[in-house]
Amino acid sequence: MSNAYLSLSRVDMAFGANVVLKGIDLAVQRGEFISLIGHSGCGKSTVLNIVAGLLKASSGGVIVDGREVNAPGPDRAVVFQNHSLLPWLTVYQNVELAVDKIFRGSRTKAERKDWILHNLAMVNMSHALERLPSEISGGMKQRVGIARALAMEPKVLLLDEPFGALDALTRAHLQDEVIRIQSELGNTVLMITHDVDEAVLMSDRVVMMTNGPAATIGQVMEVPLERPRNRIALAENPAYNHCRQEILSFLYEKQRKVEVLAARGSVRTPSLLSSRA
Ligand SMILES: Nc1ncnc2c1ncn2[C@@H]1O[C@H](COP(=O)(O)OP(=O)(O)OP(=O)(O)O)[C@@H](O)[C@H]1O
Repeated sequence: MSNAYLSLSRVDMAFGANVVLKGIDLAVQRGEFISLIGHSGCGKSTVLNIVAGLLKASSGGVIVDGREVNAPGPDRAVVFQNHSLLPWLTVYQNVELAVDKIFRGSRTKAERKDWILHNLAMVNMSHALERLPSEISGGMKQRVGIARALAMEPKVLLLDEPFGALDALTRAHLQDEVIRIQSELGNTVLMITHDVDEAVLMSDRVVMMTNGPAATIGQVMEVPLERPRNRIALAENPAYNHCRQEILSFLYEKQRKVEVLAARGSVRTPSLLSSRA
C-alpha cells in the first residue's frame, strides 16, 4: 500500500441510511490503467467522485502521490460520459479555459497556446478548433473533454464511462486513441465501464465490485496481455478470452448467486464475496 501512487483505504460511504460502499481498499501504481466494473447502481461513480474530491467519504480516505484528497483539484481530472463542455466556447477555448487556470502563472501565453494545440492534436481535433460544441458530434465532444483533461497534466485521470454514449465504431476509435495516449504519456487512470471487452482491452487490472448496498471490491484481475494491444488479434487470444470469462463469471454467476441467496434470506449482506479472489 505504502508505495502506491493512488490509494483508497477502508473507504465507506453512506447517503443517510443508504450504505453504498463498505471497506473499499485499492492501491494503484503510477502509470497503471485500472477499470472499475460492476452492476448498475453498485457505487462505481461514488468511488470515482470520492477520488475526484467531489464527495467526501463517510470514513476512510484517499491518498494521491502522498497527499490526502479532501477537495477537487487539478491533480485529478475527470471526464464524464456526457461531455461537459461549455456551449458558448469554441473547442479551442474550452481547453484554453482549463489551461489558463492551471498554467497562467507558470507558462507564457505562447507556451500555453502550443500546449492547447498539442493536446487537441493528440485527440485528432486540430481541424475543428473554432467550432462550438453544438457544431461537432458526440464523439468529437468526448475527444475535446479528453484533451482538456490531459492538458491539465493531472496526476490521475478519472474516466466515468467516457465512451458510454458513443456508437460502437466511434467508441472503438476513441478507445484506441486513449490507449495510444496513455502508452505515450504513462498516465495513471481509473476508468468506470460497463463494458467487459473495453475493460480487458484497456486495463492493466480490472477491479470488480460486488452489488450494493454496502458494495465492496469482490475481485481484482490482472490483465496479462502485452502492449500495444490489437483489438482484432485479441479476439483469438486465449488469455484475452480467459479474462473476459473471468469478469463475466464474476458479474453474472458469482454476483447473481449472492443476489439469489440474499433474496431467500440466506445471507445477510451482498458483500459476501468481499474478500479478494
Ligand atoms: N449524491 C447522492 N445522494 C444520495 N444518493 C446517492 C448520491 N450519489 C449516489 N447515490 C446512490 O448511491 C448508489 C450508487 O450510485 P452510483 O452512481 O455510484 O452507482 P454506479 O455503480 O455508478 O451506477 P451506474 O452504473 O448505473 O452509473 C445509488 O443507490 C445512488 O442512488
